[in-house]
Amino acid sequence: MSKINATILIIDDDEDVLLSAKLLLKKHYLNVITQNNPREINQIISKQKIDIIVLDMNYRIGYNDGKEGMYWLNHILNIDSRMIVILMTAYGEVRLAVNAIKNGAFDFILKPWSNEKFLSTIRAGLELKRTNEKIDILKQTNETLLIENDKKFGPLIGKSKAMNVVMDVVERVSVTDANVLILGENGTGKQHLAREIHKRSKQSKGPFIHVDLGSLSENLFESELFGHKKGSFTDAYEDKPGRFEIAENGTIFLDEIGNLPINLQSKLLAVLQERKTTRIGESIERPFNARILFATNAPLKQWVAEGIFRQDLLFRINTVEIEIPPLRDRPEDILDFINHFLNVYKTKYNKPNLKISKEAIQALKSHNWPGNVREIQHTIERSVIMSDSGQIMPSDFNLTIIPKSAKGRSLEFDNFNIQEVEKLLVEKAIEKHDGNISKAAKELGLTRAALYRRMEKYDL
Ligand SMILES: Nc1ncnc2c1ncn2[C@@H]1O[C@H](COP(=O)(O)OP(=O)(O)OP(=O)(O)O)[C@@H](O)[C@H]1O
Repeated sequence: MSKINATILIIDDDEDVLLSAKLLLKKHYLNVITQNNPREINQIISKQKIDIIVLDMNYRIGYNDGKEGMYWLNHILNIDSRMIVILMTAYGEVRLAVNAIKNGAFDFILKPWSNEKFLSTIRAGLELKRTNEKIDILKQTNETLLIENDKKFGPLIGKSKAMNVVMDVVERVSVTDANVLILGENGTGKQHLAREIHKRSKQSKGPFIHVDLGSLSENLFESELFGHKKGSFTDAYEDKPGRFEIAENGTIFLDEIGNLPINLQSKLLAVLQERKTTRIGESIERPFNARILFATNAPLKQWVAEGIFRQDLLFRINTVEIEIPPLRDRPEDILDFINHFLNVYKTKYNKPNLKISKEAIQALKSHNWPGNVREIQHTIERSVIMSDSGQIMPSDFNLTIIPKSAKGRSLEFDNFNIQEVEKLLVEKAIEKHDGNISKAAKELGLTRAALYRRMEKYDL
């Protein structure tokens, strides 16, 4: 039988007790240390990792009030509050031993002991020790991941008037427990904003759990959100907590809430009202304590009118509504996004000296960003990767530029102001060539750089 890799320290002033305990434990565990003087505890603990301490309650001959044992128990727990301490005590001192457990001991063994009971107590103590170690590692991993994740999302950029209005609401609502529904087109930053609310909330130390209802298949919704019991359906190989449970003391962000099937909408409504969830296959109700945020780009109010989305659920989730404007409606933010993402990707791809040309900035400013912030982020990332000169040029982008003002306007004019006519010609040429700057420049008889200069001049 191979021995278990664990270190057990036995402390007793009776050498016979030490010897027989050591002989017994040595058969099962790799390291068994004995010590007859509890004053050596500090020395031993500081030199090696001890898994379990078996501690006698009385040391001076003639004393059996257990005070010394209690003293050394407290002493050990002061050094390491998670140490597994098992007390050894004579039959008459059981009350004392029970008291010691209240003070943090793991269990006690009666002297003279039964070998079986001694071994099973040690085994149970070691199991707890290993579980605690795993929990510590998981906690550490979790904290690291949370920090990494926060870094990934970085600061919230945007000082435009429209974003100031948004941030004003964020500031007011973050510190409350109100349900918040975040609206906006794809890529406007709904998840980013939800994380910002979480960061500023009372739950900021807890987890931020993102559930993308748009990417879950219909038969997984319920089990993902509320969890399941082992065996409750074919693929339920083990007990699994739902996302509401995992978000305990943090925030749960239900993204693409419009995708929730109608039968689960009533279930979610009940969960929000009762603040309790029930795992599939169980009847136990589990209360949860998490801030809930929602987001969608679906026209929920219209869906309510069409009977696709429950009105009572909409009323529950939109205590406060925040609409993030599309990027084309806040062009003042574009330059900040350019600088921000440029810094991020220059660092990521190790190109600290990379610059961006004026023409390239102008090209980015002229685009109307149907994919919003995500599109500008990817455009800049791509250009940083692709650029092999020291400067990003418009040709490093793959943009189709359609000036907002050109659409639908005819080339006729009754105004002969040369600048206005030139602006209209430039807009029309770009529109004609579907945003292809090279072709538009050729048609206008200009170089690409000259066309970009004009676009900048006319703020196109
Ligand atoms: N104000 C902002 N400041 C910094 N980065 C932002 C901002 N808004 C969005 N982003 C970034 O843009 C990308 C898209 O944002 P996010 O995923 O939050 O958008 P979304 O509206 O939730 O998208 P979808 O509707 O597709 O789920 C992310 O990488 C995000 O970090």
